[in-house]
Amino acid sequence: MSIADRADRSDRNELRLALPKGRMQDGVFKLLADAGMPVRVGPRAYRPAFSLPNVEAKLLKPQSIVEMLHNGSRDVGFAGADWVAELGADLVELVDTGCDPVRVVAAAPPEIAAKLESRPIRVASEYERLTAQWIQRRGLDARFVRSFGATEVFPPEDADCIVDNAASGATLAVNGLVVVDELMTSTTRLYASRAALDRPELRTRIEDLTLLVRSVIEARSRVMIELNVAAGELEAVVAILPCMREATIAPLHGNGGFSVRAAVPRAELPRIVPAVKARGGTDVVVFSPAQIVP
Ligand SMILES: Nc1ncnc2c1ncn2[C@@H]1O[C@H](COP(=O)(O)OP(=O)(O)OP(=O)(O)O)[C@@H](O)[C@H]1O
Ligand SMILES: O=P(O)(O)OC[C@H]1O[C@H](OP(=O)(O)OP(=O)(O)O)[C@H](O)[C@@H]1O
Repeated sequence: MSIADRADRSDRNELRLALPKGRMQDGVFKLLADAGMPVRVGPRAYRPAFSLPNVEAKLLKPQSIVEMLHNGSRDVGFAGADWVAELGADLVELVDTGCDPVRVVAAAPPEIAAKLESRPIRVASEYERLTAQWIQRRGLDARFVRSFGATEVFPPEDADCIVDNAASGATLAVNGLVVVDELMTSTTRLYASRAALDRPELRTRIEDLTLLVRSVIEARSRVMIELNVAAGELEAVVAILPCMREATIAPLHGNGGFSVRAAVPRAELPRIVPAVKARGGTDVVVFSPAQIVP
């Protein structure tokens, strides 16, 4: 197909998927592979092979993905919530993957942080809109200084204060900055363009993709626990299992006991396993599911 033919066509039925190039890439590729949709990409090649038919995938910087979804030239894609807010994009959020969590913060050297309101300041950031909103909310007398990375090194000579993202907070600390305000939190999310959702043939495929991605996120938050228990202790053990619906119970061959199986929240395992033992459960096996579709 020629480049001209690839331009936007209202009759197309291929799904245009945008995959993030850069720090989000590994997490998103792992998520898709776990959902049974491996992505294959060659070195320096930005059009990866995607395992679903009739999907045209491109590898793009997340900021470009947000703009393309907003304009409708891409149908569905992964990006950070921070850039959706920064670009004021009108997108539909489909799944919060919880991957790559960051805080967008205002930060300054401690001596400046204590008196931000008391003088005109310069605020350096890559996030122009979020910074302008913060300046207005705080009623600061401030001038915006555009940065293109390495923002933490601007103060005190080239800016008084910064707005940037922080994950571990190490870069802020090493550069002697303290957090003044938290503007928002952000994670990697799956978004759709409104135009694509208005087209029934694309909408169904976007819903299917969403279901598969969600199933992996759900599966990561749970584990399967399987155990054996005598008839007399069965109710006491089942009562402490926080299942999706009800535990599956099957009689053991010959001895009157039962096998119990349930998908429980992973975070509750440290409470559940000792409690199961204390109530007479034995032969406890815990394993991870690959996908869960409620
Ligand atoms: N530790 C982190 N530092 C910076 N951005 C992060 C971090 N963790 C997650 N992100 C998110 O990654 C997205 C930006 O991805 P990108 O690959 O462009 O990162 P980058 O470090 O800014 O890349 P580059 O410096 O190569 O332009 C943003 O949505 C941001 O919130
Ligand atoms: O809180 P931390 O764990 O230290 O991570 C946050 C830092 O990492 C990123 O910088 P990056 O390395 O991408 O360089 P950049 O500033 O040039 O984008 C981001 O812009 C912050 O500076």
